[in-house]
Amino acid sequence: MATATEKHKPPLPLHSHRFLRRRYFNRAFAAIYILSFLALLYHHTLALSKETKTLVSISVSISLLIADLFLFFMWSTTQCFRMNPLVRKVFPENLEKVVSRESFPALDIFICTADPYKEPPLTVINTALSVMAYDYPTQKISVYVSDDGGSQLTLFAFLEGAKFGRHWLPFCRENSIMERCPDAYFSSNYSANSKTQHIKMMYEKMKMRVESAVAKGEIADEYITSEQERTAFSKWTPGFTRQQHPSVVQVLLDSRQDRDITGDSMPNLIYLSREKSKTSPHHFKGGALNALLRVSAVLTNAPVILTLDCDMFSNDPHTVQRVLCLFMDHSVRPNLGYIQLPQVFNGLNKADIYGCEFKPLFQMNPRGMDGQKGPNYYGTGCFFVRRAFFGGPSSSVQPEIPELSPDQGVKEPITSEKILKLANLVAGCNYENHTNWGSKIGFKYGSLVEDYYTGYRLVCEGWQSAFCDPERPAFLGDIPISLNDALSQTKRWSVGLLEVAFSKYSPITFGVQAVGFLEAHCFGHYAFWPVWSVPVAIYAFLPQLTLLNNMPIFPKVSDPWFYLYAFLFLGAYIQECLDFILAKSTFERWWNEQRMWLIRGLTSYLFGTIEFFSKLVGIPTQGFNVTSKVVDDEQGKRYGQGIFEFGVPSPMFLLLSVATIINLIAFLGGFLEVLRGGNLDGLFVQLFIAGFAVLNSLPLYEAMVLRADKGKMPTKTTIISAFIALGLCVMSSFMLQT
Ligand SMILES: O=c1ccn([C@@H]2O[C@H](COP(=O)(O)OP(=O)(O)O[C@H]3O[C@H](CO)[C@@H](O)[C@H](O)[C@H]3O)[C@@H](O)[C@H]2O)c(=O)[nH]1
Ligand SMILES: [Mn+2]
Repeated sequence: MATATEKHKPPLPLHSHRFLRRRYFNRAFAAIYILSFLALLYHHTLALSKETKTLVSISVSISLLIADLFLFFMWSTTQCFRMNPLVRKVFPENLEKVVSRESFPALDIFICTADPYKEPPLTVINTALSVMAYDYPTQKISVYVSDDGGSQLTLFAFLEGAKFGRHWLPFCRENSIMERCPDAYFSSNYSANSKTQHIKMMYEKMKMRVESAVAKGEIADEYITSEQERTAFSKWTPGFTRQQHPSVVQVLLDSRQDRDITGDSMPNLIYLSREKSKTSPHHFKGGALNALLRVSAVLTNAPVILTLDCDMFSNDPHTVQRVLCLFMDHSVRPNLGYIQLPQVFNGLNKADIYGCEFKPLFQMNPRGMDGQKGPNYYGTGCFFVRRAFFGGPSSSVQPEIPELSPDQGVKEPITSEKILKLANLVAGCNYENHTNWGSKIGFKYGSLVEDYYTGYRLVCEGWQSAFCDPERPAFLGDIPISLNDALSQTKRWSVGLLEVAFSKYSPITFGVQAVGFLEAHCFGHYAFWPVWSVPVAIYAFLPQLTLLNNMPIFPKVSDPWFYLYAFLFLGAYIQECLDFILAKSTFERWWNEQRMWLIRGLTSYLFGTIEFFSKLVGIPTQGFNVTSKVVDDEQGKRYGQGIFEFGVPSPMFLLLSVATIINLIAFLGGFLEVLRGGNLDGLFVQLFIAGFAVLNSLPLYEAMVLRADKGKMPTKTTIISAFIALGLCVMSSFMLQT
C-alpha cells in the first residue's frame, strides 16, 4: 500500500540528458577559425590584385579561392553539429514500474528487401526472427516484409522461417538469449549443450533448404508441404516478373491463431510484394515503405513503427523498452515524431579501410542534431509515431480512405477476406495516383535518399526527433566489402542528397525558415555533401601540376601567411581527429576515414554530382542500385586482411589512378628539384600536399604495380591512367611555362 509520502514522490525517471561540455571549447575554436578564414580571404584578394597578372596566374588564384570557399562552407556546416551535442540516457528498468506491460503500444515492424541475389533471403529471415523475438508482448508485434524483388525464394524463406520461429522464440525466452538473430547466435560463443545442439540442427536444416532453393532458383516440390503453401505460390504465374506482377499479401503467422511450441502466441508475420508495372513509377524504397504503411494500416495499424533494412538485425531484445522510455516521457520533446538509433556494423575490418563505419554520420553528428530539433532519419533502426506520416503535429492530413487513418482501430482479424482484399488494393501500383502519398502523406518522394529527405521534411513540418544510443548496439548491419560497392553506395547517396539541395525545400533556403539556422545547416551539411568534390579535385591537381613547373602558388615558409595556412589545415584536421578518438574510435580508423573522404571527393561525390546533373537534363540514370550483401570468400578474406579491393574496371578508379600518379610524379619531381637546390621555401606547401596525397595513395600504388590477386587494379586501368597522367603533365607544361 502506498503511504502518503510515497504518493508524492516524483515518478521514477525514464530518461535523462546532458550537453557535452566540449561544446564551449568548440564554440571558441569556431570563432577563432572563422576569423582566420576571413584573414585567408583577405590574402586571396591580395593575390588576385597583384600586379603581374597573366591569364594563368589569375586562373590559378581564382581556382584556389573557389576551393577554399567550398572548404569553408562545408567546414562551417560541420560546426553546427558541434555547438550543442547532447547525450541521452534511458532507464528501461523503471519502465514497467511506470507503465504496465499490458499498456505497451502495438508495434509494426517493416523490413525491406529488393533482390534475392544481392540480399540473400536467409539474411532477411534472420533479421525478421531477431525482431520477432523481441522481449515484448508477442501479440503486439507485427513484422511486415516488403519484397521489391517479387521473389518466390524470399517468400519460401519466410515460410521456413515462420516454422523455425516456433522453436526459436521460446528458446530465446527460456534461455534469456541476447543475440536473437539465429545466425549471430550460432556464430557467437554460445554454450553447447544438447538443447542448443538440437536447435542449431534445426537452424542448419532450414538454412540448407533456403540456400539450396536460392542456388537452384526455384522451390522443389518436396519442400511445399501444405495446401496453404501451394496457394501462397499460386500468384507466380508464368508472366510474373520482378518489374511486372500483381500484389502479393500473404499472412504467414497470425498472432490470434498461431502458437509456438510452448503454446504462447507468435507475432504476426506478413509477406508483401506490392504490385509492379513497367509503366508506373515505383519510387524504390520510399514506395515500398508507403505500401507497407498502407497495408499495415489495414491489417494492424499499430501506433508505433520500426523500419529496418533487411541486413540490420536486432542485437538487443530490450530495444523497444529503451525507446518507450523516450516516447513515454513527455518532457523529452513536445512533438516527438521519431527516434533514431545509430547504424552500427558487423564485420568491419580493424582499420575500417573504406570508412564504412561512418562514425561522424551515424554516431557523432546525430548527437549534435539532438541538441537542436533532433537527428535526421537514417533509413533503418528508426521508431516512428505512425501519426507523423499524416501531416504536421497540429495540421493533420487525412488519407483518401478512412481505413488508412492513424486513429482508426482495426476491427477484423488479419485473415478476414475483406481486409485482405483491401490490403491488396492499397498495395496496387496505381493506388497512389492523384493522392497525397509521397508528398503530404507517408515517406516523401523526390530523392534517392528517401530516408534523409523524409526525416528532413518531417522536422520541417514541426515534428521533432531524438537520438537513442545505447551502450550495446541495438542493431547490427552489413557493410560493403569492396571499394567499388562502397563508392557506388555513396554515389547513390550523393545523387539523392543533391536532389534535396537543389529542390524548393533546400535546407539553406526553405530549411532555415522552417527549422532554424543551426538545424537547417546540419541538414545542409548532408544536402551539400557531394560538393566536397570541388575542393578535393582542385587540390588534387592544381598544386601538383604547378609544382612540376616550378610555379609557387602558396606563401613561402618564411612568409607569415604560411602560418595561417598551417593553422587552417591543422586546426580542421586535428579537431576531426580528436572528435573521432573521443567517440571511442582509433587513430587508424580516423586516418582511413580521411583517406576515404579524399577518395570520394574524386569518385562518388564527383560522379554523383555528374549523375545528378545528367538526370536533371533528362539523361536516364541508374536509380537505386542495391548494395550487395553477399560475401565472396576470396574477397572476404582480402577484406579481413585490410587489402583494398579494386578488381573491376570503373571510370571512378580511372580518375582516381590519374590523380595518384600525378601526385607521385609531382612529389618526386619536386623533391629532386629541391635536392638540386631548388626553391624549397616557395614550393614547400605544394610539396607537402603532393606528399600527403602520396602517403594516402600507398594502397593504390600497391594495387597498380605490386599485386597479382583478383582484387588488384585492372591492368588496363593502370595503363590508361598512366598515359592520361603523362598527357596532363605535358599539357600543363605548355600552359604554365609561358
Ligand atoms: O527499390 C528498392 C531499393 C532498395 N530497397 C531496400 O532498401 C534498403 C537499403 O538498400 P541498400 O542497398 O542496403 O542501401 P544502403 O545505401 O546500404 O542504405 C542506406 O541508404 C538508403 C538510402 O539510399 C537507406 O534507404 C537505407 O536505409 C540506408 O541504410 C534495403 O533493405 C533494400 O532492400 C527496397 O526496398 N526497394
Ligand atoms: Mn545497406
